[in-house]
Amino acid sequence: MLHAAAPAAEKRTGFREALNSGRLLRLPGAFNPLSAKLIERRGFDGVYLSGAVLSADLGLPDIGLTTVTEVAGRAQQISRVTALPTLVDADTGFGEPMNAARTVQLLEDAGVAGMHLEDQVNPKRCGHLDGKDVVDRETAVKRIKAAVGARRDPSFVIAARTDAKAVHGMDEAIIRAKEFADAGADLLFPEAMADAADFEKLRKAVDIPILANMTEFGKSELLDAETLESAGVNVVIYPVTLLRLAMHAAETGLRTIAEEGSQVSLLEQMQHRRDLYDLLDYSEYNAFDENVFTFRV
Ligand SMILES: C[C@](O)(C(=O)O)[C@H](CC(=O)O)C(=O)O
Ligand SMILES: [Mg+2]
Repeated sequence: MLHAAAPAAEKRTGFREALNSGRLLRLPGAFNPLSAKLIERRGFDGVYLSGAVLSADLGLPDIGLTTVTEVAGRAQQISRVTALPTLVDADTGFGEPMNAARTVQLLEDAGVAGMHLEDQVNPKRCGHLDGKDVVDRETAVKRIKAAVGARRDPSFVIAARTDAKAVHGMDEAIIRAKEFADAGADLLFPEAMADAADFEKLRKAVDIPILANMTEFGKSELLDAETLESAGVNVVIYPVTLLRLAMHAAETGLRTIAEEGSQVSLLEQMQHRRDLYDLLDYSEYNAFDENVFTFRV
């Protein structure tokens, strides 16, 4: 009730341990705090806060327009309602390496378990689009080092994302992966991998845990959990899945209301008021005030 049961320190150490357990962790992307609560209820291992989702939520394309304050604000809103660890997309760190360092501290203060930092240039774009570009290797490593050095809680997870495969090829992605691991990254996020074989190549190259991005309509084959686990992947994110599903449902709903003049035929497809209140722990608020939950639904 009101807030998550677990404090940030516990979520971070738990996430770190789970990352090294050899078990595949599944992190769907939450499009708001309420959907983060649903992710927890459905038994997932963590919550992902996607830059693509946050920017879309604000009616913006994912090209680095969101500010660190907006991202940290949403990160805090999400992490405080769930006992699960939250992993945040920190894009390019919002500027120079020093900005990346400040981003780490703001996200630590937001109570999340970790963040990822990518090697794209500014303005960035979705990693599954053509025409993206990356900064040179030295600048990319500097970014990661700045982030690692800025952390006050050693359990806060810093993931290094490389977008290099699409720009310079797999060999460069592997070199960067190794250099990021040497620079202290806790987790590797190789972006826009084609298939399981790509993940296997990285698995051979580095010892740190690996994250797979199973975003839809992009450049990656949508691999199932078993395949990812046997390719040596440790975490999978489904960053935009819930938003895409919700927006499609909203579109269908709006069309139906417009065409049929009522929402009656949609009732079966809706989350019932009862289930919403259950997810919100409505009844528990009675512990404060017995007049809060005096009805039946
Ligand atoms: C993972 C990602 O960075 C995100 O912001 O969720 C995006 C996802 C997407 O746009 O589909 C990405 O660049 O892959
Ligand atoms: Mg992103």
